Amino acid sequence: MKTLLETQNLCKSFEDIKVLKNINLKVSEGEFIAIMGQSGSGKSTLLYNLSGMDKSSSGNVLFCGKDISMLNDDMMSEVRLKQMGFIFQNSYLLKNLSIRDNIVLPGFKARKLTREQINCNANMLMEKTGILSVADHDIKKVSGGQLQRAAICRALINQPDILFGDEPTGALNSSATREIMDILNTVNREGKTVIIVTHDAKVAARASRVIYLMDGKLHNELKLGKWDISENKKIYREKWLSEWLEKQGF
Ligand SMILES: Nc1ncnc2c1ncn2[C@@H]1O[C@H](COP(=O)(O)OP(=O)(O)OP(=O)(O)O)[C@@H](O)[C@H]1O
Repeated sequence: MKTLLETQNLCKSFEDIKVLKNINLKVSEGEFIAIMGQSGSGKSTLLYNLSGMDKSSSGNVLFCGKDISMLNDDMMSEVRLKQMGFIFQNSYLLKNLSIRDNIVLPGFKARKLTREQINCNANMLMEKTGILSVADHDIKKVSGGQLQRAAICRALINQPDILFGDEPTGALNSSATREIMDILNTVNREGKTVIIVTHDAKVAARASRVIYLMDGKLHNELKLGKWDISENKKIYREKWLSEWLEKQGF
């Protein structure tokens, strides 16, 4: 598989505190990566550096073969808008807009697709994620799970190459977590590369690879393979990952 994202000796410091230390990571197209590690190990900082939301202190980040650490803020914003999708613990939808308007807005901003393509893509995404019936609702009148589904639709509206999630299920109950993860697994099965940060071993078990950060370093990784397996194997895989995480000191 082609490499989509790569870091070369990525380091990040905040003043004199070294948070990321010589991270060398290759992400292939179609992978689903879960970044794990103890609190403060640098997971979110790594995600923000991989996605150009933050700039490295040294080292390189190559995305689609281009060094994005060299881009100025405007160029990086353009890459993020057109080629990357983001979801966070909170959906950050705009309060005075409907679900549908929130989803199509980045589409019109990017001017990557025609109006028809944006509307068609929005309807297709809302149908797939089960929120078409609340498309024209005020965002205050839907559940947390529905808001997060809308955030996923918004992140995918410009047909990005990669989807990043920082604790995308962190604010959800267990059934909403399963539903959101089912959607992310489907999106990944259809070919989208996904990278998330999570504290939840059950969530991470759905990734194809888990990378474990310790004290800002890439400490270890576990290849799990695709999530399309039988229910019995899923339970075994969750157990396998939990035991592996325990060995890492999680
Ligand atoms: N903007 C910032 N300025 C100063 N220090 C920061 C900044 N962002 C992160 N840090 C520090 O970097 C370290 C790693 O933070 P980061 O949020 O990446 O960890 P994390 O593994 O995601 O933690 P958690 O699981 O608690 O969310 C922490 O010590 C944090 O205080």
